[in-house]
Amino acid sequence: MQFDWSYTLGLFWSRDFWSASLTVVELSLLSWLIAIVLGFGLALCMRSSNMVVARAAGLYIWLFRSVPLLVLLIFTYNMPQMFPSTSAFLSKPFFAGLIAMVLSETAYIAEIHRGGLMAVQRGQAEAGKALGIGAFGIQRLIIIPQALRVALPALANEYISIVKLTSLVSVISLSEILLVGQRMYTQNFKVLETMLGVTFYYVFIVTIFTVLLRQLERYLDVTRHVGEMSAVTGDMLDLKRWLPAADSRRDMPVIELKNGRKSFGMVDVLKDINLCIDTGQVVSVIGPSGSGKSTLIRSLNGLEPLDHGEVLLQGARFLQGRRDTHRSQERTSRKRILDIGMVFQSFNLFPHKSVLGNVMLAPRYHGLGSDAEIRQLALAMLRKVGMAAHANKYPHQLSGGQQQRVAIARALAMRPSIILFDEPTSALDPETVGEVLRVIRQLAAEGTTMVIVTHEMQFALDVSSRILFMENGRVEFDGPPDALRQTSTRDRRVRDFMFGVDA
Ligand SMILES: Nc1ncnc2c1ncn2[C@@H]1O[C@H](COP(=O)(O)OP(=O)(O)OP(=O)(O)O)[C@@H](O)[C@H]1O
Repeated sequence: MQFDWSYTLGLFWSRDFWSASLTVVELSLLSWLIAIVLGFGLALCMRSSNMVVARAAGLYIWLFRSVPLLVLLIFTYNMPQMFPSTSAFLSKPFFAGLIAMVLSETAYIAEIHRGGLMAVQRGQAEAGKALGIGAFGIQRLIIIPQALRVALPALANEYISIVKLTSLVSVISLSEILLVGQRMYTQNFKVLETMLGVTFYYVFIVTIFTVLLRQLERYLDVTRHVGEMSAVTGDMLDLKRWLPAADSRRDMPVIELKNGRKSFGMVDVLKDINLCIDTGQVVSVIGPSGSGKSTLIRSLNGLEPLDHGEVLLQGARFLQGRRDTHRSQERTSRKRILDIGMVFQSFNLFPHKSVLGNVMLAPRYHGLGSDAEIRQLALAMLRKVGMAAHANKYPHQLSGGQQQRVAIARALAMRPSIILFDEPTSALDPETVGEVLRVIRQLAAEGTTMVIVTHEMQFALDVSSRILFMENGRVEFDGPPDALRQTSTRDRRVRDFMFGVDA
């Protein structure tokens, strides 16, 4: 029997095939999009600290990845036999197919999302928290855009699989491409010719969507965005409107830690620490590695919850030790974190946002002004750290020192009463350390209240009004730099540390 080319070519104009192709696109797109949304929820459940929620999500994924789609389709389509009330919906092949596909794909896509979420660094959520952004806002503005970007190639691949899986829906009599082909060749026996037509329609759909999804990937890939140096224009902003409340409250300490205690397992990292920082003070925290410096500074804004003790901000209780209070009490004070800026060792800039976007994110979230005002504020802060010309660039286009300067501008944009620096130069190349220290020096000269955990001994001695020397979770020295110099001649531990660091 001769291969009938003219019949095959005629199939490309077949109304039935084009209509079936539309069904395939609708079914696959709907299944994919619904499974992306549900799968994301499932992935978040998998990462939940609530064991019941995490286990339930794990069980779902295990079950629906184990059951073949064909079985699930037959099950769903015949469900009205067991539950007649579902017949209005499930007796329609399209909806039965959609539900079966969504149930199955949600399990696969949840695992793709979990990979995406794992790829987002922990510091991203911490940076959001330090900017006073709520849990939902952190997911929406920071985590989800990054996780989706990581997951997109795998999600696109999954879409292609779904297109092909729709052929299984023929088993419940949905007129998709394969079923249309089967109906034709059972009448005319032109099996190969018809299957070639069927192949064409699948290849056509897959090709179109491969191209579209590639375009989307390119569009979302910030590493392809080349932000130009910008000539920064705009009116100079009157920053007075954004000045922190602290300026009018010089009479009381900006922040106080009372009887702060914290353990990690059996190790006591903070041992009954008391600390009181006044407006305008620059306090450097020094000490050997593992002495508790970072834990101390992170406990001041609640990134590391205290076990016991309390933190007062502008004289009012801000945080209480976990073991001294109920969680609900802690939550009420979250918004006040806005009064505390934080700069991290690893910058924690948001990679999916431009430099300007990084600085504008928190003021915008907190509704500090109109978009134009916030833009001016952000540019003013970038100008302050010498980064305004880089406003349109993305973090991956900047050196470490430049990224840290943007991180400082981001903290400044919330006009906090105090800024915490957690080893701001430790992750930098030696040649870029100086540019960051210069900015901190300038802030100190302007009277900004700061606490700086640092290993830069000379810088700490030069810039600080007070130095804390920590060892084994205790503050062993608290005084001005000159007093520390004198102590180092008497106290062997301080001398060893200072010489060790300098060496
Ligand atoms: N999340 C954590 N889980 C368990 N142990 C931790 C955690 N964070 C810190 N530690 C431990 O607490 C102790 C103090 O750590 P911390 O980072 O505060 O010290 P540090 O003085 O800042 O040290 P470095 O100068 O090396 O950064 C260390 O023994 C550290 O291993």
